[in-house]
Parts: sequence; structure tokens; C-alpha cells
Amino acid sequence: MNARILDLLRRGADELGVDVEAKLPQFGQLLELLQQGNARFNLTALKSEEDIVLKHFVDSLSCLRGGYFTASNRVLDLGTGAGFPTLPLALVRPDLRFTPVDSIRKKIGFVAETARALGLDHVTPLVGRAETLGRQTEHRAAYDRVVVRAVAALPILVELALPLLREGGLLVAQKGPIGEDELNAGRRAAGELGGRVQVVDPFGLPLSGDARTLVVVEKLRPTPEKYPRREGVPNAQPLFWKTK
Ligand SMILES: C[S@@+](CC[C@H](N)C(=O)[O-])C[C@H]1O[C@@H](n2cnc3c(N)ncnc32)[C@H](O)[C@@H]1O
Repeated sequence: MNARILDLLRRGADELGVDVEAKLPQFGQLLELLQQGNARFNLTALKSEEDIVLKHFVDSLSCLRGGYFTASNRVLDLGTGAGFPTLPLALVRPDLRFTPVDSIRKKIGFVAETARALGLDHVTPLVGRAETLGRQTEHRAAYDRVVVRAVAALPILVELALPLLREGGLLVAQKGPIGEDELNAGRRAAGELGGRVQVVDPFGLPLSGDARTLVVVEKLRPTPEKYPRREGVPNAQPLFWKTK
């Protein structure tokens, strides 16, 4: 990573109150591994160093806004893709235990290789669909936090995530700007699944100012047995949400 890109990462993280200083070499290594991964197979649409640092690394670190993660939390990253937000979060939060999940084996293969190369022993990648994991005793109600970035509309996320959370656990969803309709559907879905939307926190990403919203949903009661519905149904027929 050249000095200008390093400085972007440092300033972006600084604005979020996250100290990356000791981890700069590992962030540099992560950047190289992503670029190599992109050359092998199309892992992420972002190719320039500046875009990767601002729109993947700093953007992922923004999930720490508000301080919703506490030491030793088991954190499931739903739809991690090439490892976001897990990999940047795991670099700065060795006190958390991460399970990045994706239905695409190739992506999880990359996340596992990268976590190994970076020495991130507290990251345990898993191939699977959230609908299926949410019905397995090993995973249902097993996590303290579900974190998610850029996967689906809020009512879909709520159906996929709440079954995986223990009571008192939190879904921390990092989204772009969110409209009233989506938010209302998300609130109703949360009620149906045993939770409640506790926080809606709009903010601008450091340096770029891009609009983001952190939505936090708390699980208050056990999720009814009928949820999540079978694979693909939460997306095809989102709860309380009319797709066009
Ligand atoms: C747009 S990508 C976002 C990846 C990453 N979170 C990021 O911010 O760069 C969405 C990812 O979610 C995965 N995904 C979508 N629905 C899923 C589900 N029900 N279970 C597991 N993975 C899912 C897809 O395979 C895809 O890799």
C-alpha cells in the first residue's frame, strides 16, 4: 500500500474512532490478496486501491459505530462475499469470534485462505444459506450478533438473521439510505420474528460522505418455529414488503 492509500485508511478509520495503526501491514496484505483474488476470479466489483480502502475497508469498519459489539461475542456475518465486513473487523477486533457465511463456496474458499494468511484464528468461515443454518440446532439462536452489509432489504434480513440470534442478541445491518416503506416493513417483520428495531442511525462515510444507515434490531423473544421459511422464499416473498 503506498503512502497516500495508507493515509486514506488511517484518516477514514480515525474519523470512526478506530485505531488501525498496529494493523496497517495486515491491511496492506489484505489489499494485495484481494487484488490477486480479483485477478483469479471476479471477487468484488471494486478494483482500485482507493476504492477498496474506502468502500470496503473503511465502510466495513463503520459497523463498529455505536459500540454494539462486546468482547467474546460470537458474530455471524451473513452474506460475507469476499469477506466484508468480517476481514477488516477481525483485524481490529481480535476479542470477537467471527463466522462469515456465504452460500457461494468459491467466496468462502477465498475468505478462509485470506484469514489463514493474515493469522486470524478467530475467523471460522462457513459455506451455507442463512435459511438452512437458521433451522440447524448448531446455529439456531447460537449467535450474539449478526452483522450484514449489502445483502437484502431489511424485512428479508430480519427473517434471515433473527432465527440465528440468541435472545438479547443484535442484528447490526449496515445499509445505504433506507426509505420509510422498507423501514416499516422491517419493523413489522422484526415484531413477527420476535424482535424490535432499536436504532436507525443515518451517517456519512468518512472522506467520501456516502450515505449509510446502521439499523440495529434486538431479538427479544424466541423466533416462531415456522421461520425462516425455506431457501429463497424470504427473498421471493419478503414479509410485509411489496416488491415491484
Ligand atoms: C452483494 S454481496 C455482499 C457481500 C459483502 N457482504 C460485502 O459487503 O461486500 C451479497 C452476498 O450475500 C450472499 N447471500 C445472499 N443471500 C444469502 C443467503 N440467504 N445465505 C447466505 N448467503 C447469501 C451472496 O452469495 C453474496 O455473496
